Amino acid sequence: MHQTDNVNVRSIEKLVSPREIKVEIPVTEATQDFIFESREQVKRILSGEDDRMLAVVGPCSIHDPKMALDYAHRLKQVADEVSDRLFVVMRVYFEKPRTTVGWKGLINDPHLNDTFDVAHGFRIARQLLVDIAELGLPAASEALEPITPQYIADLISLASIGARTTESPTHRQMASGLSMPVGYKNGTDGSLQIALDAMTSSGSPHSFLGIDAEGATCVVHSKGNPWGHLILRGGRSGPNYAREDIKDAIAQLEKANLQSNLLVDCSHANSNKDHTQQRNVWLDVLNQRTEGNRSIIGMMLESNISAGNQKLGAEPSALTYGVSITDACIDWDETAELLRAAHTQLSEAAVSAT
Ligand SMILES: O=C[C@H](O)[C@H](O)COP(=O)(O)O
Ligand SMILES: C=C(OP(=O)(O)O)C(=O)O
Repeated sequence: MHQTDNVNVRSIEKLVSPREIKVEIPVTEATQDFIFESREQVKRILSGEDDRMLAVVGPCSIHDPKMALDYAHRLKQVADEVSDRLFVVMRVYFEKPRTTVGWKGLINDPHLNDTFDVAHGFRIARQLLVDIAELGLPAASEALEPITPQYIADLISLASIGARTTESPTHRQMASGLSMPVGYKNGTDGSLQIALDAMTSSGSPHSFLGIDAEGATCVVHSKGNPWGHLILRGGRSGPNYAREDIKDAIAQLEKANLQSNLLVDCSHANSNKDHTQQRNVWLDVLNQRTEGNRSIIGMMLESNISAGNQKLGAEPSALTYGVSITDACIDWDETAELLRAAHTQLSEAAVSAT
């Protein structure tokens, strides 16, 4: 008799349940209130009630929790300095959608050595999110594996669906049930339509497969997430942050009867994956905003302690501290400089508007 199932599966391991992980790494009421309030602030920016800009800033991926916390301490200081004009949310990205193959992030492979200790990955991801929240810094993350939110989403204030998954019905369904605002990247080919469709889809209720707090498979019935927004990240056709691109994106949002606000990712195809170009995108988009384009509600930077990136080799202990192992990032000093420059420019624009 021929085996007809699990033909290409090497093995299946049981995983600790979301409830067990949450009992091990609990959240205080004060932290829960902080996450709730951070999400409310993001919503107020999205609805135009709060005229600050969102600045989603941080590493391309987290591979060393100590380094991430070091970064968070630095960011918190500048976030407080600029808080009257910018609402800073740290990129705390644990799941990487690869173009083909490669390290898939801290949850999937926390020891960085293909041992795929996912239970440990959830533990350190959750602990790091608690630590960052206790510092008073809201966290943003990409929602990739549909199972993951059960373990960590209570600690996340802003989510994104990446360029490689915005068209995926599974991700749209998941987003429809997420508790925080969700941004949808345009496709890797530059197409906005898939992100607009994602916003329409995930704004609606869905019934789909998921897991409950015990890890049992179940049917999830979502309400729909009304806080979807577009993230322009450029595409194979080139960057899409220029004035005419943003005008066109707003026209497309309006035509689709969607809220006409968007965030610009200064990295990825908008910087041609050259981290030194991120500052040009940041400053250009900032000019567009201060010239009066209120549809631009935020910007995203890929930033780390030190600039550039490095290859993850066979010896993770040989990695250089503070440097990305996925996309190249700008360094901390440049990040602080760009945040302060935005603060100055937004403050001046506010004064001249009165
Ligand atoms: O932001 C990260 C990367 O751009 C994304 O995960 C794709 O990476 P890759 O093309 O190196 O696989
Ligand atoms: C993977 C990312 O971006 P994109 O989906 O735009 O490639 C990211 O922001 O980490």
